[in-house]
Amino acid sequence: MKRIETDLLVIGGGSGGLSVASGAVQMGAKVVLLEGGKMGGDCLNYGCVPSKALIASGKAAYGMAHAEVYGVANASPQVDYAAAQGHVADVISQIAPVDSQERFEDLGVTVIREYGHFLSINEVQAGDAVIAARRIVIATGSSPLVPPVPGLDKVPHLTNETLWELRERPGHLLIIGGGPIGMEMAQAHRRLGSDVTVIEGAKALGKDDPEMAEIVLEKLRAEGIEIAEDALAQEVRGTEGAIEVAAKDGRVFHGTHLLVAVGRKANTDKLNLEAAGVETTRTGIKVDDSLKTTNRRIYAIGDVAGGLQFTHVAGYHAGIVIRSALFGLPAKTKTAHIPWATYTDPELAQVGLTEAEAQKKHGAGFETVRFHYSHNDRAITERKTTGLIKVMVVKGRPVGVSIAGYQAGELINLWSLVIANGLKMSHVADMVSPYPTIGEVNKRAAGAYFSPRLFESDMVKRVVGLVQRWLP
Ligand SMILES: Cc1cc2nc3c(=O)[nH]c(=O)nc-3n(C[C@H](O)[C@H](O)[C@H](O)COP(=O)(O)OP(=O)(O)OC[C@H]3O[C@@H](n4cnc5c(N)ncnc54)[C@H](O)[C@@H]3O)c2cc1C
Ligand SMILES: NC(=O)c1ccc[n+]([C@@H]2O[C@H](COP(=O)([O-])OP(=O)(O)OC[C@H]3O[C@@H](n4cnc5c(N)ncnc54)[C@H](O)[C@@H]3O)[C@@H](O)[C@H]2O)c1
Repeated sequence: MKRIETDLLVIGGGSGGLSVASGAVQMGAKVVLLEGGKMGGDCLNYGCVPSKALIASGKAAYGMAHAEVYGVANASPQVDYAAAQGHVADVISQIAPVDSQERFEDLGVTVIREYGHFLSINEVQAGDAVIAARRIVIATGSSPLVPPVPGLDKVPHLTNETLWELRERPGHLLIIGGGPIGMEMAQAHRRLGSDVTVIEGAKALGKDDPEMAEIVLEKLRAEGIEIAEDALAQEVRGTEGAIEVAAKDGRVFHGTHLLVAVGRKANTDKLNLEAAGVETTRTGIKVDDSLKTTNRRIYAIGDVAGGLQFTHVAGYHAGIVIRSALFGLPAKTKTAHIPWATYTDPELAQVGLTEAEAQKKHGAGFETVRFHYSHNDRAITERKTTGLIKVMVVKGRPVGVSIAGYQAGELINLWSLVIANGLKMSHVADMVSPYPTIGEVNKRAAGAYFSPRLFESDMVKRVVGLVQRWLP
């Protein structure tokens, strides 16, 4: 058995682990990285990247079939599903070098391609190596949750790990779960020519503001996606090509393929956490707000920490851990400025409190301002007028923003900056946006906050009247 002593051991080479490893090694720490699966983790290989690439294929097909409104004849897209999956694979291969073993070794990281498990409070075994580390970061991510629905173990089904291997377009794709994975893949497949039924146990896109989610769901339904809500999958039957999902209320859905997208399970099984004194919760590894586990020299970041499960959150966590583990500086996570976006068309994005959460937290002390995309000139030119931005404001400062519409995921960036830095609505109103941009909706939302204060105020009118009398 080989023994390695190091400053920092990172377990997991996905979004979080790679960010910690590259940051730490470039700041002079001795770093060992373990990766048992593919370098780049879920986001690159099975998550964000392939899903956004397939969405792009769907968008291209949809654009061809709906060009008439721009004065270009509609064309019936000849979809080659295998080629679309080939595009997905090619996109992954273009990004992969950034996350590769070679790149990390060039940076000076010792990369071991094995799964690790704890031997003690500061030792981990990976293959034939035992690594003793001053600090350890667990960044092992999450896996698709396959619920104990009777029949599911016998019926062939896809998850986000296997979907990208499919080369034949599903005739009728059943999707259990109407969260972001389910809805993004539903629209991509519908646009590529599959019939699609989403079977959702509660409400589709249920983690978002219902008014905003409805804007998206209405469009998805209009594109021909069947979205069955309050349909808890209770039994799965059939064989490849003829699958049935029975819901609790008696509805039965028929399709050719089944995708299971009902959430995530933290990857803790292989770690032997008991040996390190690291405790878990129902959703993942137990951490405090500085991401320390119940063993103070061990951190857990990203999906395995059981909070918000996004690549940018894993990256944010990496920054917190570097501050704490490398510089010994106090660093705590905050969530108020963490955005998320679902890349359906139209997109759905959120940062901070939703309207319902603001109501609960601030009662009468908050107000909501709204601006509709239908008043944005660029949205009109692009014929993307279905959309709404809502900003929840407390004493002149935004505490939450919800956007449903074209490029919502891009627009939310600004509001993360605003909330992260405690900026006010007046700062957003001061910004000058180039005309005509979709980004003007942000400024116009701020304008909607000030308009009644300026245009409906007797005081303002009196002051203007007075000044006008005295002005030469
Ligand atoms: C279909 C889908 C679409 C998504 N789309 C988006 C999106 O658009 N935007 C977004 O922000 N997020 C998205 N996500 C979420 C995003 O992929 C995750 O939040 C992110 O990958 C989490 O990063 P991580 O570092 O925590 O884990 P991962 O990236 O999963 O990395 C963990 C790594 O640890 C390795 N590992 C596990 N156990 C061990 C062990 N014992 N020893 C060594 N290695 C181990 C695994 O092999 C894996 O490579 C999506 C997820 C899915 C499933
Ligand atoms: N654009 C993005 O950033 C993006 C995209 C995809 C995934 N993700 C990440 O991946 C995570 C997982 O996504 P997800 O969509 O799998 O999970 P999710 O938890 O967001 O949604 C799962 C849905 O499945 C439903 N469900 C659970 N059991 C069911 C059953 N038996 N029958 C019917 N419905 C059932 C739930 O009610 C829920 O609405 C997300 O929370 C997010 O963090 C992000």
